[in-house]
Amino acid sequence: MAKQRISLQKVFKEIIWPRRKYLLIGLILIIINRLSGLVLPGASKYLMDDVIVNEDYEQLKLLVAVVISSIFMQALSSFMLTKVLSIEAQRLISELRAKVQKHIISLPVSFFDNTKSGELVSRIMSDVEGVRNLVGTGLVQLIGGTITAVISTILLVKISLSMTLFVLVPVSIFGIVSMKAFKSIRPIFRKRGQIKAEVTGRLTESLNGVRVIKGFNAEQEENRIFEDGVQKLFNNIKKSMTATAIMTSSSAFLLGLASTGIMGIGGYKIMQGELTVGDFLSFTLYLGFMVAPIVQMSNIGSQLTEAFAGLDRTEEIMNQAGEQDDPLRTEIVPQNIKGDIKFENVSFEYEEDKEVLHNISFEAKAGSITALVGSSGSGKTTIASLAASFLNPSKGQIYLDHQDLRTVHLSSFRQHLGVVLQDDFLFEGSIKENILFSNPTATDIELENAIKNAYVDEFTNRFDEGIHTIIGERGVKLSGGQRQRIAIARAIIADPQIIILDEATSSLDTESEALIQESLSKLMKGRTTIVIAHRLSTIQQADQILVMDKGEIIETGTHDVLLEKKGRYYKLYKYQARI
Ligand SMILES: Nc1ncnc2c1ncn2[C@@H]1O[C@H](COP(=O)(O)OP(=O)(O)OP(=O)(O)O)[C@@H](O)[C@H]1O
Repeated sequence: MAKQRISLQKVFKEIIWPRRKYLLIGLILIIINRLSGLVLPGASKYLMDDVIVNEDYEQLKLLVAVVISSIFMQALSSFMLTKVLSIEAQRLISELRAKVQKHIISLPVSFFDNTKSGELVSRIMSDVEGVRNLVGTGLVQLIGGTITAVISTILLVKISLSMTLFVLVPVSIFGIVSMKAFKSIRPIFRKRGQIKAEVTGRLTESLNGVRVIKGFNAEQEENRIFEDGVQKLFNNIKKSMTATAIMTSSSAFLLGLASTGIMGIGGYKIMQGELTVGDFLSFTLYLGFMVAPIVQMSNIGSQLTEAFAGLDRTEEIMNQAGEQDDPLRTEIVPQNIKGDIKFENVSFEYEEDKEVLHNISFEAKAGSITALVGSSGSGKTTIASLAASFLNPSKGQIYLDHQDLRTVHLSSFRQHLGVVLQDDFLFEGSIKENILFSNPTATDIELENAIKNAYVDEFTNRFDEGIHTIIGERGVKLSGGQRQRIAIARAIIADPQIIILDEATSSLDTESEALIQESLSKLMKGRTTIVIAHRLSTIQQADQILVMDKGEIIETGTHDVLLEKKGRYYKLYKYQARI
């Protein structure tokens, strides 16, 4: 994936500007917050130099009242600040998550073949979290802090120019150092996202493949890989923590030096009669207001850096072209189609210069069954994926009713498509939900029809909860044959004109086998079917059989014709119990 850095302009336009209202409210709140914070130091000077000296009890009461109200304002504004901005930040995180998920699911199938699903989960869930620092209190605090720092500097200058200049030197050095440091931390944060994604990816895979891991006694190896991953993550966090720690402590050191200097100069000036005790007290308090935001910057700065690093990674993925993004894909496939599929001189390569399909031509007539048979790796799955538009031909064309598939609007084409794959995915939920997944608006009659035709009721009738039985991790476990029948029911209820079918190879007992055959026949009836066939019954029903070898069609015909020919198919049929 190309490294993509998100620009400040883009962040401003897409993230900050649309939320200007909230940020403005936040800014006003923070100014109120900081200004009310400045009341106390001002009041201290007044207390020392005027109230105490003049023994003015009335003024003392007033002073206390003013300070209490300012403290109350400070507390209130800080509460509202968090409420307004933090909630807005969380809203933005949800929006971004939804946006990234939507984009990721629009990417071509090849992208998913090459990326771990756990990594994508991390991209959707974690990478966008950093933006809370942009819209949340981080940015506003930075701006608010800067404003307070400027006001405090003016007040400091008013008290003593020479003392202010003395403080400004170490503060500026610190400012420059921290700017440089943030630049160096950003790549560390970027890398962190990447490591996290890798580790989560591998972890998800290993948890899913726990049978294979245990079966091969490979727990130790898996533990080692995970430990290495978390160690890498730890090293990365350590690196950024060291950088922030250096910054925080150097700031404390420089500012400590400045305060000591102020003590010396201030003490001298008081003794010389050039400065009152009250002025000195306010100076030190205002000084805190000037330097606090600058010290805070090391914290806020790393938060903002984290936000940018996350957005960089999100940007990377958002810039990948979705499968529908191709400008050629404009032709809307009508609601009513015949369903003729024609491959014309189609070649395909997954990797450059490694062609796996060579010059494939055949026609799957509307409503007919085309069975693909052949040895492993001969290209059957690739043909099925091309027909579903999961892949695009490297050469040649595929037509649906004379319309080049390369130019069709994908969702308008896929509304006519149904797929039943070997390891068909069922998600956690009821059997009914799993069937309705392909057509949520199906009527009860359609549902009943699908359930009957796929012989799902044959086993759901035995469950107390019938089709409402929950399956998956929290529910009942189903046998391979039962799962297949749910997948078939799902395809029947979608009522597509074109079916892509990858028959499961796992053998079932004769009874289940018979039920699956029956339900498959019902599914294929009247629909254009391209089937990677393993069952003799399916092959015998096929209108044409394409015998594949090394990416080419070497024989075509019906079961009887091919047997008579006594070629490759005959051999496959004769020497293999299953094809
Ligand atoms: N994602 C991929 N990237 C690179 N090469 C691939 C990919 N998928 C398949 N191939 C290669 O393409 C060729 C055809 O594979 P395909 O999966 O279409 O064969 P198949 O006939 O369906 O095999 P099987 O019966 O074992 O499933 C094989 O050489 C395979 O190694």
